Amino acid sequence: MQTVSLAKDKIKVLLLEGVHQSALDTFRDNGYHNIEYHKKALPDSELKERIADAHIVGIRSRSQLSDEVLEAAKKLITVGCFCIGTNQVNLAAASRRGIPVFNAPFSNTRSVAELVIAESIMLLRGIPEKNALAHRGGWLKSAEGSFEVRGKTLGIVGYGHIGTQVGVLAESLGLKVVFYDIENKLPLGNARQIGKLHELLAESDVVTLHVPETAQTKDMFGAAELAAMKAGSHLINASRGTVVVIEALAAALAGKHLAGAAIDVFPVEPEGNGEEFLSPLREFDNVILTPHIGGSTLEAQANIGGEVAAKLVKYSDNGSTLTAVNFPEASLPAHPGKCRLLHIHKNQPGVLARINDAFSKLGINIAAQYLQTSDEIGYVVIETDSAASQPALEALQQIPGTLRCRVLY
Ligand SMILES: NC(=O)C1=CN([C@@H]2O[C@H](COP(=O)(O)OP(=O)(O)OC[C@H]3O[C@@H](n4cnc5c(N)ncnc54)[C@H](O)[C@@H]3O)[C@@H](O)[C@H]2O)C=CC1
Ligand SMILES: O=C(O)CCC(=O)C(=O)O
Repeated sequence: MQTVSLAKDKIKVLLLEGVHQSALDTFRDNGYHNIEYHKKALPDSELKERIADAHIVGIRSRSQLSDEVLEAAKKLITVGCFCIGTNQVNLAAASRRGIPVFNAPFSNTRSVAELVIAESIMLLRGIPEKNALAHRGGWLKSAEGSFEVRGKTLGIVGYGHIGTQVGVLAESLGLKVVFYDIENKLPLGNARQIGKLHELLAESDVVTLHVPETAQTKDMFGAAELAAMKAGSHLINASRGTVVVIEALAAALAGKHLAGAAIDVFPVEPEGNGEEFLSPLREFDNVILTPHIGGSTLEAQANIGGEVAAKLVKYSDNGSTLTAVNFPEASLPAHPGKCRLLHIHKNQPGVLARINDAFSKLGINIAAQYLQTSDEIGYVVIETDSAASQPALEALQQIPGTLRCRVLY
């Protein structure tokens, strides 16, 4: 259990998957210099080794922080996903260990939306196969199967931060926009929500997926959904590789029911550049294959690096958990001249009373106290005079249900 506040040079920050330089700058500007940096994701066994003495870890979408990996991370206090998706982290296992997980919910959304619009145009013009042919010395000057996007229908599945931006950009090009979402959503512009997925599929010339990876979206696009798409239409997936059954998509392309596709995410992706990309879609010239770069623009990565690193620093320095995805959110003020104790516990009755009782018995004055809870976790932040911090910390460790506690000076 991580208990006391460490000198910053003792706090090890492990950054994987080539997170942007802005993350390193943010850590260093805040006094964190003990940084281990890797350009790629690490294989499971190496990850367990490298994470064993890390206090803060930063990943993107490739690294899998499973229960087992988190178990190996004995000193870990917090995780940063330098991306939107947090499906690569076992969030319940992190919560159980009192580890808040942060992400960047907006910073790369525009980049994904722009790519999807560009791909819609490319697909409707049949550019992928013309381009592939030209690379092999062929020449296909033809208007056959080539269309303007103006007046066509774009079907958006998942109308959240990305889906809505795709819709707005698409309308500016003259596309009609329909969307399907499990929630009732405010349609932007002239977009229209459709209550049944198969109805959207039947009327869309291009279908683009922007749902998160959940149990409900796993294999959401299989043979039945692909068959329900309009003959000659196109599929774009820049959400998660688990959403589309890739063999079913290959079959729909081989049977020419779909005219093309643009796929950015795959059920299995290489760990880094240089590793071979294997997919049954490689054989199709009419498929745009991109290596999970929907959010990979310099603008997005620079913003994400600074944003997520700042959240990790803030949690490490002052305990703030605002925007954590698996944890009670506490937005905390600075604590000059006070010692701040962080107590993370199972959310069960009586913990706060026991804490207050213990402090009262020790004669420690509580200068300020904050409590936030989620279904499973309780997060209490207590400020005392710094002289009293060690006995206070020891008392907190004895409270039944304690998952983790730490003191910040
Ligand atoms: N290719 C890339 O590089 C990137 C991929 N992504 C992926 O895109 C996903 C979406 O991102 P945002 O738009 O920011 O997320 P968001 O959370 O703002 O929107 C997701 C939308 O999907 C809806 N939804 C959830 N389950 C659904 C279901 N079963 N059927 C229909 N709708 C459903 C939600 O209600 C919500 O409106 C992320 O979770 C991430 O996995 C995000 C950024 C970059
Ligand atoms: O940039 C990345 O590594 C992943 C982007 C992504 O898929 C996300 O933000 O969820």
